[in-house]
Amino acid sequence: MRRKTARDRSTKRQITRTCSWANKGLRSMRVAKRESNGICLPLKQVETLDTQLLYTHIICNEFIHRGHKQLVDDDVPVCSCKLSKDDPESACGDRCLNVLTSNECTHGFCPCGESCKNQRFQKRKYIKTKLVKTEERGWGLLADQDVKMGEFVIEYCGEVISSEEARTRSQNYESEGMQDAYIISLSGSEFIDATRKGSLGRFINHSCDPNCETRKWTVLGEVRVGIFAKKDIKTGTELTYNYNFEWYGGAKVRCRCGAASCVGFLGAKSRGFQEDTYVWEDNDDRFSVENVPLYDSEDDEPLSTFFKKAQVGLKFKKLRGSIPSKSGEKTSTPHKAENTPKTEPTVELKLDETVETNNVHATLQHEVLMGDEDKPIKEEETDNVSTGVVEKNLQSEKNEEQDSKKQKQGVLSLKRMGAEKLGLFQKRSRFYSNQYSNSPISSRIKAQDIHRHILSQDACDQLVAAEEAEVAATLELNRLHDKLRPTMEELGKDGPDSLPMSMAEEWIAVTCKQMAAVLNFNHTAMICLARFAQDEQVLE
Ligand SMILES: C[S@@+](CC[C@H](N)C(=O)[O-])C[C@H]1O[C@@H](n2cnc3c(N)ncnc32)[C@H](O)[C@@H]1O
Repeated sequence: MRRKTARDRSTKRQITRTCSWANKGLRSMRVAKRESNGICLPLKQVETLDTQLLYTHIICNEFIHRGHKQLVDDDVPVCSCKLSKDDPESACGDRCLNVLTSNECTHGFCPCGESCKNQRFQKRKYIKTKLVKTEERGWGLLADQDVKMGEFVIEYCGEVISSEEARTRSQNYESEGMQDAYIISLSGSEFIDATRKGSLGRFINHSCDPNCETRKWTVLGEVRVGIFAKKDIKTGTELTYNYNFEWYGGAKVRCRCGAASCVGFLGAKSRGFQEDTYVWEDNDDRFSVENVPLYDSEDDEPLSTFFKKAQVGLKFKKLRGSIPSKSGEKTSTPHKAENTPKTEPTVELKLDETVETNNVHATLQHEVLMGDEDKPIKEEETDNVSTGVVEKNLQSEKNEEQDSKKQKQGVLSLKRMGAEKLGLFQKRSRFYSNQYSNSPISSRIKAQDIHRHILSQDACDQLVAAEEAEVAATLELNRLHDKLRPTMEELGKDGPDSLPMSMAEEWIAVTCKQMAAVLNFNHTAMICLARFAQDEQVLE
């Protein structure tokens, strides 16, 4: 790899990098076959590209129509993991309450400190990947290492835009003749557009029999989209996920995934597909469409399959060890989005040529527009592109600190009873921050905190049972949200309105159950505290 140019442009520096590859001199088109999900995908060897691809490489989402949410301390979800040397899973593994609810732990708040394994988006714990040119599907991304089922592959980054903007942009891209679509759904009302700015996740192609899937995680208060391995993946395999639901491709694109179960078109169940009015020209053999029937999403797959998360057994130890206390800290500094760009995005990755070799390599030309403050990239912030480290100017964090607003809701009676003074009021705990969950109680008490003040074993057992029931009901509700999310997103709703009756009923039943469990736990906790207060008075 060698640096090609480095030229200063007033405050901006532009660096062009070219990667050298073996077999670059090969002129003929060769087709290599490579195993992907058991399907043989043709990978093309080309000398020059007919299309030139230019986009700005970013390493975290950029918010176009609003700013990044500012998290105050009270809203930071804190798990109750307790670090144990003998149990690697103790440092925020599968049993971590944050992991179970698809929340990332927050640096500085996690009881496991630096050992916490649940900060993969924030630390950009991506797998190693390679960019290649495929024969019929444009660029694609290969795994450059063996990947285990469930492993985090990469984040899909781009510009976060509103639904209206997504619609407008999609139409504009189509009218500009863009053949590749990069808008995916983030929530019922927001989308991620990686067309002009994005991460390498934008190169992952669709397959009807994919080896990856998208999952939504809440990180520092914002929902983010990650690509996760659905199965074990061997190095050299093309990474794919099913675009259904997520994709906002306006045009009907014939699917070339080669899977036996191929449904024929990309994102056939997506909102964009259903709303589509655009058809590519017939002479464009990659996108030709004749009398495409609209896909009826109700005819097919069960709704839950796409977003299904690993089912996790609920096993919480009774009276978990207490969280190393940060009590006494009254700071409520808003949590900044990590690497929030100070200036406009600064890195451009320009791909203008590729040579596919037997080793499946691509030649990239990276144009890196550096910002004013060149800052070396930290290792953990590097996209693991096999073509070498793309030199980036990491967008420096905004230093601005906003005055915090205390957002304490609910459980006021507990506070009046002096629970907070007693250290019983659990701060910064939010176990169900799923985007569709709107629990009125943002701060929450925990059995373990009350337990040490209760003498009666019966009361303790009741309290723990109530807490377990509450956590179980919350998880059930979160799972249901995940199951219904594709339908809600298709309908552009964040709630059960317009859901088919059976789904709405299920929603209401599970929500009621969860609310009842929350109330029951709080009620039990209050009774315990009232008893405790009485005992104290008697003692006095
Ligand atoms: C998110 S981009 C993926 C990266 C893209 N191949 C590129 O070159 O930048 C989605 C676009 O890739 C192409 N694509 C992805 N999967 C495909 C598939 N299975 N069959 C045909 N085209 C596909 C379509 O043009 C689609 O609009």
